[in-house]
Amino acid sequence: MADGYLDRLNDAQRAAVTHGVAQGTAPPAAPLLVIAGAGSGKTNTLAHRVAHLIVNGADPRRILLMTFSRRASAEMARRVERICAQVLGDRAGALAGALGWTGTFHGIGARIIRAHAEQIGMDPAFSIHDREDSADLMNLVRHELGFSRTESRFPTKGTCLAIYSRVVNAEQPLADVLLKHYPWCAGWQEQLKTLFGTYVAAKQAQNVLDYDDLLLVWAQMMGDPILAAEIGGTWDHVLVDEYQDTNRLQATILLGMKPDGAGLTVVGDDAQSIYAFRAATVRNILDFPSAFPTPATVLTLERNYRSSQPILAAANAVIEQASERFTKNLWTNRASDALPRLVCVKDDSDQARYIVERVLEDREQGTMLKQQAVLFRAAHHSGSLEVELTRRNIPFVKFGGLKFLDSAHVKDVLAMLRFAENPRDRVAGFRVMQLLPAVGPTSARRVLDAMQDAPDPIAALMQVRAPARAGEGWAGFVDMMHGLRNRSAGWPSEIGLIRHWYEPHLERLHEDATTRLSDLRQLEQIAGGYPSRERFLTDLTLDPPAATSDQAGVPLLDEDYLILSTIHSAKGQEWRSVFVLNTVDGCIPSDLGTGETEEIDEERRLLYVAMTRAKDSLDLIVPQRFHIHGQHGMGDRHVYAARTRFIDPAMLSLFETRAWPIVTPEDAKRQDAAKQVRIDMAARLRDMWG
Ligand SMILES: Nc1ncnc2c1ncn2[C@@H]1O[C@H](COP(=O)(O)OP(=O)(O)OP(=O)(O)O)[C@@H](O)[C@H]1O
Repeated sequence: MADGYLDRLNDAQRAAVTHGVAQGTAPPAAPLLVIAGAGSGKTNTLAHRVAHLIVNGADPRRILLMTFSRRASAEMARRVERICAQVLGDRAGALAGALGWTGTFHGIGARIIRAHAEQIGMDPAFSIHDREDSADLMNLVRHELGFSRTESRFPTKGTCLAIYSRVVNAEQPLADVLLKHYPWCAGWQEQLKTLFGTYVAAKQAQNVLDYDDLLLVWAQMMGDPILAAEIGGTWDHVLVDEYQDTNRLQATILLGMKPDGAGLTVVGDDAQSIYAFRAATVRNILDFPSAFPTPATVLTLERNYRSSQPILAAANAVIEQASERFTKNLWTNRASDALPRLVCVKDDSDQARYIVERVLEDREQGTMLKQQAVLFRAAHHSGSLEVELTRRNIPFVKFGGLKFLDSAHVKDVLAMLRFAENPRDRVAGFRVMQLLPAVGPTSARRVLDAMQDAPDPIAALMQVRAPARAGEGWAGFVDMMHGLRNRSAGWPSEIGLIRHWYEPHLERLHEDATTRLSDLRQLEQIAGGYPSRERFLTDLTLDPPAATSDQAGVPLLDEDYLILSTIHSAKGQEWRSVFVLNTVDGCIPSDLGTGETEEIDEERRLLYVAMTRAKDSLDLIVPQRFHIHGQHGMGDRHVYAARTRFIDPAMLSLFETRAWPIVTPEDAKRQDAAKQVRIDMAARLRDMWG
């Protein structure tokens, strides 16, 4: 057998890949933790490990591979197949597509819950609510309980959902979560408890699960020894990527499935843990080695293949100040003279101009736009830059922040599909019915009530009295729902059916109907890639496509465009040049009221993640003043900012510090001359009449 693929790995990578594999067999081995520093080939190593297991006889159908995003799992599956094909040649054909258990925790959770629904008294046809739907349902319940009418302000729907989600994901009592993370809501503990109880009952009545349920139900199943053994026994090998960004519930699931750790591999980098706001805990990775009867093997990947030495040195200096971490000394042999730059600019507009100038310069020198990225802490930080790029005709794609699927018209069509899939889903029904003119919340509620308890909700919809003044539109709507429910048009043509019905409403509701219609055509195209309505809805709800671009539409894939991304969405990626916006206190770290060590450390890791995306060139930009977000219209409030506290004066020698624009002697002379001008304006104006 050709083992050549192992030669491409370094010693530590090879040890991780071959752990527990011996003499052509790959039995479930002792648990393995791979601590992989930034750019140390984590993805590569994990893909090789899966391939190596398969090549040595592991059954690909009995391998579970969980990644942070669907994109990452698709990429991983492709790599595994490629390596297997190299090694096995013709014999690899039989393996194509056999690696069936790859996906995110939430996606795999949905599959497992559907498959075992009957054993846990659930209806397998449940629909899944995304965060916004969940907040809407929380709001409905909040109104029904009368909490929105309380004298002092009850927490908003978003805060309620965030509290609920943290209690579930962090496996912590409500009182503790309130005390630690939401002290200003602590007075509402009893009401919140009632609210959450009613919210859960509403989800059950409507047969919907929210994101958190996908983990919660799975974790609860793992509490039953028979189910845990049955489900855990589905796989010989369970591999988890980005383990630093999992939460308590995910660790409970994993340990429930494999209590002795046999066959378990987790890979992660504690220095890159950036999802604590979603209750991820770096403790999972720190505690993993001692979680089993036999301690896990720990291997560390310390060689960085991505960044030049000066960039790595600066990033290492930033992370060295974190309070708790596995010790790693990342090194590289990619020598370079170019230090990362700290660039001082006057304000947001100069920041944008500097970047455009540099991006164009780099392109002149052969770095395509696609190999350059601008990263920022919060999606709204890129506003000025987007304006400048549009003005200068530089195409870009933005990741993070508002998504294609968040736009109202796309949500309308998806709600229609969801309502057809599960007619008890009140949030979807509520949205869809109110698209009709003259149907308001009261009539929508009446219709939904009639459907709620009927054995066949669509039959009930067809019989219910039409809302007053809904006119002919109502009959058209009912017909369409009936057709969708019977699947008469077939998948994915039914999206066309909906579009046809929706078009007149779209034109009535939105001025820019034409642009929106093209989005819907795009949605139809995306839908064509999914085998069924149910799979389409599940996958899209769990992991929506991330890119949005300016109004010109997403550039074609073979075109060249600049990448704009939040740091969170830049995880796992790399570019030749990276620019980081607003490297100032107040942005990184973001304005944190409490400034607790844990939160500050997470912000430090964010900067570290941003810096370690760069291969050859890194610019951290420090505007001296920046606009305050959340002002009305074109508000001009700004604050004076200081360089981020994560780069202290002792580290400055690792950077090239420069100011921009560069002031030439002539400019300076002109500015000085301007300062000398003294006019007695009052006298001059008086003299006009003298
Ligand atoms: N053994 C190797 N020899 C040469 N190059 C390698 C090797 N392993 C990885 N690389 C290269 O190193 C770079 C980083 O790899 P990869 O993206 O897998 O890192 P990572 O550990 O997932 O990074 P991060 O955690 O920072 O996102 C890639 O360009 C990859 O091709």
